[in-house]
Amino acid sequence: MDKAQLKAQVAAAAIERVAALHNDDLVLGIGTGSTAEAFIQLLGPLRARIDTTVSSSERSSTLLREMNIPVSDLNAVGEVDIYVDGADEANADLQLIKGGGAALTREKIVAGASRQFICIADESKLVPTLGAFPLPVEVIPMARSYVARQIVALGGQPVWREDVVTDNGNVILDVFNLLIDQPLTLEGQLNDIPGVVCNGLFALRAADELLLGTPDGVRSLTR
Ligand SMILES: O=C[C@H](O)[C@H](O)[C@H](O)COP(=O)(O)O
Repeated sequence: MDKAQLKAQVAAAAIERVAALHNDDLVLGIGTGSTAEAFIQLLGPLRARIDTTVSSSERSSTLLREMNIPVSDLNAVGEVDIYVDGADEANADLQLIKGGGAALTREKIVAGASRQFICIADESKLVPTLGAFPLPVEVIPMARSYVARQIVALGGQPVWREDVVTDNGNVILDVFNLLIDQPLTLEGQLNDIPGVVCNGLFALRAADELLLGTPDGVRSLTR
């Protein structure tokens, strides 16, 4: 099975989770990236049960609108019933690294506003310790060099993702060579640096369920 098939498989499993919810006025949180897009592609049959969606990127919003699925501002809805999104890395505690597609800030906001967060990924994303994938940090542009120096002091090697401006008008530093054995602590330390808008560690708001696509079928990990 190739990665696209594994992603389609977990996307279908996430659709089953959404279909099993009892309400018919669903408010869905929609993630960003290739796995989230596999999920969006399968939403058509559920359209009648969806009151609205809240999306974590302009790209996902466009895809949803193309399918005639409504997209709302988070401020216009209450709590989100369920959030479905991919990840760049996950550990067995369902803590994640996200932001490879630069959508981390809106993703963390929607995840925080959601009753349930289901993370979907192919099995290669599950790692014993987070940090092989460079950790994305969204930064206010004027603070880029200052924040980079503070990250070096924490032991990381930040690299400016020069070709990217986030949906919020900010820049991304990808931090290499961090062995993240204390995700909660590091998430807080990075947030405490003035100029950091958000970092891609999802430890405070980890996933509630991780669905992993494997050649033997979908594996589910829960907290
Ligand atoms: O900013 C992007 C997101 O965090 C994505 O969910 C993450 O990069 C995973 O993307 P993909 O499903 O394409 O591997």
